[in-house]
Amino acid sequence: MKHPDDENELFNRLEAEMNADSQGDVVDLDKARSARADSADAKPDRSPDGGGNSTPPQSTDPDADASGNSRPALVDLTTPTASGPGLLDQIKNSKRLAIVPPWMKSAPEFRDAMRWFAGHFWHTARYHAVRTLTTYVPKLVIRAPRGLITTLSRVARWSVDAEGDPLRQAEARRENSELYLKLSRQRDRRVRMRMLLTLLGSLSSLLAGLYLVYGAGPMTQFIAAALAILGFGWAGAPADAPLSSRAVIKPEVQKLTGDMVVKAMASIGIGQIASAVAKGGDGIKFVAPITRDGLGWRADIDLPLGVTVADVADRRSRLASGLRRPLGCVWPDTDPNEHEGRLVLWVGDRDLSKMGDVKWALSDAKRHDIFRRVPFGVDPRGRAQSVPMIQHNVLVGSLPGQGKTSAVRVLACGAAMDPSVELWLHENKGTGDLDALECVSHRFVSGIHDEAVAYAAESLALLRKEVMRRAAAIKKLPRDLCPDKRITREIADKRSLRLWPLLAIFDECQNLFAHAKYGKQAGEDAEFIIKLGRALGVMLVLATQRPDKDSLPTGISGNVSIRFCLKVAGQIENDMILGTSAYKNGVRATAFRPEIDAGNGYLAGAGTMPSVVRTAYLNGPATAAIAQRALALRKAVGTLSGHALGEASETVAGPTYDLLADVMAILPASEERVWNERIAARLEELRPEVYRGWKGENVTSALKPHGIKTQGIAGTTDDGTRTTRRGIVRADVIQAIAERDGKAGAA
Ligand SMILES: Nc1ncnc2c1ncn2[C@@H]1O[C@H](COP(=O)(O)OP(=O)(O)OP(=O)(O)O)[C@@H](O)[C@H]1O
Repeated sequence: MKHPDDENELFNRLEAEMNADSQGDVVDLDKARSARADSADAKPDRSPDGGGNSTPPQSTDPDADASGNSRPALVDLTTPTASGPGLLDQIKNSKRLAIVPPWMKSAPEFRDAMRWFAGHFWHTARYHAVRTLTTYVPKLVIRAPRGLITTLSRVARWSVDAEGDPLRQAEARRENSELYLKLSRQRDRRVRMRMLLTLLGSLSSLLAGLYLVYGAGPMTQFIAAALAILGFGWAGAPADAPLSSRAVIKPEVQKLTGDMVVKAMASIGIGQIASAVAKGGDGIKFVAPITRDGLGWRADIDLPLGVTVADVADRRSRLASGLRRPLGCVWPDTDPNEHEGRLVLWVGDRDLSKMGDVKWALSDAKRHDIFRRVPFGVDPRGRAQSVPMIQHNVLVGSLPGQGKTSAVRVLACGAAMDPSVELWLHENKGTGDLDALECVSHRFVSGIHDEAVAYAAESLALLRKEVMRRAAAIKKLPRDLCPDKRITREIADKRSLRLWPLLAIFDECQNLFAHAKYGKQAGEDAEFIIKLGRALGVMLVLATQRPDKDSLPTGISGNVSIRFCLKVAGQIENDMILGTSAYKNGVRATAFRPEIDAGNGYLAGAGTMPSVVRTAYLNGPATAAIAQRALALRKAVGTLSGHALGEASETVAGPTYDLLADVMAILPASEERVWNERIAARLEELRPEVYRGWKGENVTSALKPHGIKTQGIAGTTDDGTRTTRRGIVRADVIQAIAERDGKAGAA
């Protein structure tokens, strides 16, 4: 295995220089350079000694000399030149390792480590405390007689210098009489002294024993007896049966070695590596020793020429198999400061999905400043990951049940902890996942029904207006107060300007953007807000379980700045969330496993490179506790507003219409049963500003909430063909109107 080191490189350089000095027929560098320049220009070499009359320079490119004969063009010089960084430059450019480990410099990571230590020792203390009386003391009592015998026999052996016996015997066998006599004399001296000490010791023990039996008080007797029993019990412990068992058992994690990595890399199906290993080489080059990094091992590797990190990421499961580790432990990554072929392979001690619930860094915080990054989760190496919110929009996507709402909840709680942030929450799934935060929301809706979707669409229309108001307001601000024409903490805190941060969340936004009636306009509004709202303190967080072009307009997916993609099914969904070419570049959320990897996703835009993050998890009670803290904060500074104060929401002025009344208007009494496609066409004619683009299925879904079911209806097409299509019965519309009006009257 070849590991680079500076000495080797220096040695190679010196050796090359010495070789150059010893060669009489070196290439003239100036000529060589001009030859190379000529060759690079692809012009014929006009110099009579273009190639030199000595050692022909080695080249792979053919070129023509003056005589027109083909000869290799000069590309590589046989001697080292002054080009390339010198040794000093290399030393200057070398990476300095952190003096203080990063976890000690980061307050949350340091706190985490200390908390772990305290927890570990507290657990150990309790474990042994419970066993002291139930296990350890009985064991010592049982072992005490054996300990007494062992102690007496040890004293006896010591008194007669039994340990020197084998040596004396050996010398006697070798007939080394001189040494034997020396050892015997030494033994005699020792035995005399030890016998005397043993006698004195025995006498003192006897006196102490008599005193304890006849003269000492009961407490002293008890303590002495306890100490004797425990002491002899300790001495009587068999070597293979320790008194106590371990309070914690460390999982044995195999150390990652270079050989393991080479073998694994050779097995993933990359031709260059496999063939190099087959020929006895390594195929890959380690650029630094494999080291411990967080709770795992890190190997920095140069891949063969032409192989990229994406090629390896593509084969992550094979690599995990090659390393004999669970998939969730193996994380091939790029090094943002290096070339495309530099692989940082991190192999964790345990599967990321087995990390359990990650505690949110702000769980116990009193408040947060939205102008600082919101803690979001941890990466596989256990490093804290956060998301900048101000000047950003966030898109979250995944298959159902992979942790979108949980991720959104973390961001919503981060914003709620800053009392200056106005929260507009829309959860169009109707499961109440964000209900805990309703008490601090300026606008709030939870539901999948048309009214809830209409409310969310209305929010976007209002936000659009708000963005325009803010743009005008910020334009008027004095230059010294707002030099960059964007919201700052200082501006946000001037409440009279009404330019505080505004976070609008749209969970399950596919139900809004794909809505037959509100979807198109909502998509346009969202795109407008994403493009212009960033600098004006308006942030959108959109979460979808259906990332396709109908449910997520490309104007939105193309313009968001932060993307979080949990498990998705395929490349198209992956790139819709993480951006074009993400899949090609090895950023593949398809690799996450359904359910097992819930909460794990690729986070792009929050750092220099997309990285895997396991989000912090806030369950219902934890979210409620944070919401109550956020409520108290808002009450204290007087920023509670809108829905949270029970105020009726403002509405966007626009055309009002009544769908059922419109349907009745276009259905003559003579038509008892009508196809939905015909209703759609007539509605469009009646009110194009509302019904433009409607198809039969739009009519189906719009009438469904009113209890009007579609059914197969026989009819005749415009060209006279008899057929059956989906349609409604006029009487059902009359009944729906009657029921609605009856309810309204009752109320
Ligand atoms: N960060 C996490 N850590 C641990 N478990 C998580 C995490 N995020 C999600 N989960 C688990 O996944 C489950 C589903 O999460 P969540 O409701 O957020 O998914 P979703 O993608 O929003 O689902 P849907 O699309 O159906 O709304 C949670 O109940 C929880 O058990």
